[in-house]
Amino acid sequence: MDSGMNKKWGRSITDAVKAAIEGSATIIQLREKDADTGDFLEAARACLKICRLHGVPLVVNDRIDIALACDADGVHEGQSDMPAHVARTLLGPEKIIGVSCKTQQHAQQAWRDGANYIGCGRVYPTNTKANNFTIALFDRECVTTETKRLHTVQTGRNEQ
Ligand SMILES: Cc1ncc(COP(=O)(O)OP(=O)(O)O)c(N)n1
Ligand SMILES: Cc1ncsc1CCOP(=O)(O)O
Repeated sequence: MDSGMNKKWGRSITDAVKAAIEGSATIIQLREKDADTGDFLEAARACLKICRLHGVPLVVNDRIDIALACDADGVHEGQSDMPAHVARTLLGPEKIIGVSCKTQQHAQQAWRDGANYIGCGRVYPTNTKANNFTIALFDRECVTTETKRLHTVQTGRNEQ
């Protein structure tokens, strides 16, 4: 979920979260790429309120400080973000930690570091992140079957 993207579509981030939950989402990630810290925190608090009402966990992309500030359920970190073992130390044993992985080595390291899930992709193009190469479905299977643990897969968006 991203406030800027949803604004373009004429809806608020909270409406988007409600719609996702009505559509059976079982976990929500708040991924604000351009928001100021104060706006990000405000969005996180608003989304968390809805998520808590429905018993759906909310993870914050990249920003451990935001996750700690609003007591979100966890974070999602990329390969060049906060290492998962440091995130685990900061967040404690109960929070959810997801890690973006494109190779078996990434995945094995993520599990060693205490990740709860890996995000393996992207499989289709997206324009929400530059310099992020696409991996084939076959590669994704290699990463995820090797590690036999919980993973997500990304479909990609291509918004104009
Ligand atoms: C579930 C999930 N998987 C992968 C990503 C991508 O994370 P990252 O590579 O760190 O890129 P940004 O999202 O930070 O642009 C993700 N966010 N969620
Ligand atoms: C950068 C990235 N890589 C895999 S998922 C993801 C986050 C957002 O993907 P999308 O733009 O498809 O919502």
